[in-house]
Amino acid sequence: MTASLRPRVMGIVNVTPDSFSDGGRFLDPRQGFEHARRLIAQGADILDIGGESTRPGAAPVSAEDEAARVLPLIEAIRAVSDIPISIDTMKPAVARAAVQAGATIWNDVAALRFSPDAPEVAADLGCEVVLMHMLGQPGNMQDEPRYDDVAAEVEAFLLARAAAAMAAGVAREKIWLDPGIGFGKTLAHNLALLAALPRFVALGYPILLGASRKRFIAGVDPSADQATDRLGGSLAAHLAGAAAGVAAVRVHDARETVQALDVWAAIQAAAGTTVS
Ligand SMILES: Nc1nc2ncc(COP(=O)(O)OP(=O)(O)O)nc2c(=O)[nH]1
Repeated sequence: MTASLRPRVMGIVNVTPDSFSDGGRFLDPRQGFEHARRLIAQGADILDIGGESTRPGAAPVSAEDEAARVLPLIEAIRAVSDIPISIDTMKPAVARAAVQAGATIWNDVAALRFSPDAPEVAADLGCEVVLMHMLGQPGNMQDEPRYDDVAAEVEAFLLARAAAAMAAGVAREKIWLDPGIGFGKTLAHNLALLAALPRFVALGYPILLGASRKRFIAGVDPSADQATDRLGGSLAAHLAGAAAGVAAVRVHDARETVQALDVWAAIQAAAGTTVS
């Protein structure tokens, strides 16, 4: 009822053996499909399908293997639902195959940097593109990350990547930006970026925020050493995103996030009303 007032919820389906919080649970296409249907039933507005873990130390996956993981699932979902699907990949070939199979968003944690032809492929596909900030590469991004001003540097990076995408022919209205929580950031960096979300929203691009189950939450609550013990912190970060005006949040726990955002939106809708 209040979906238009709140960020959209992007449900995560990691078809990988080694994702940090749910690795291996959905590697089997049937399990991935059941999880996708569960997320849709829980109110997810978008599904983000990923075939390669982006966490530090994750095993690299060939384009062929990554495509073999994600394409059957995208096709199966598209056969039963028209829900928007994003493909979480750094490889243009996988993005192209996924869009041909029915994905409508290319979610690239590398912001079209890791392949020389990525910006041109994104323009050719004509799909929406998420450009996310990552410091360096997944393998070394957490090796003592340093910034002079993390919010300013992430902003400059995102604007430069948006300019590169537009120079290659990607339409401005197709571009999303994402500060990349956990991708080459300390606890302090992540908290500073979350506090600076209004600054990113003010850039005039839809902002995607992915804080779900991430390690920074354990930095605030050391008892949450298991990724699945971080729902409260995930909801807190995504509510901060809603208050800042982000366009979507990327989550593992769709039902709880939808409920939290709907209550938040209902409170916003009640603001300024006189109730007798
Ligand atoms: N745009 C965007 N994409 C992302 N993809 C993966 C992860 C990492 O989370 P997860 O998919 O749960 O883990 P893994 O990469 O290990 O599969 N985080 C983001 C994010 O914050 N933003």
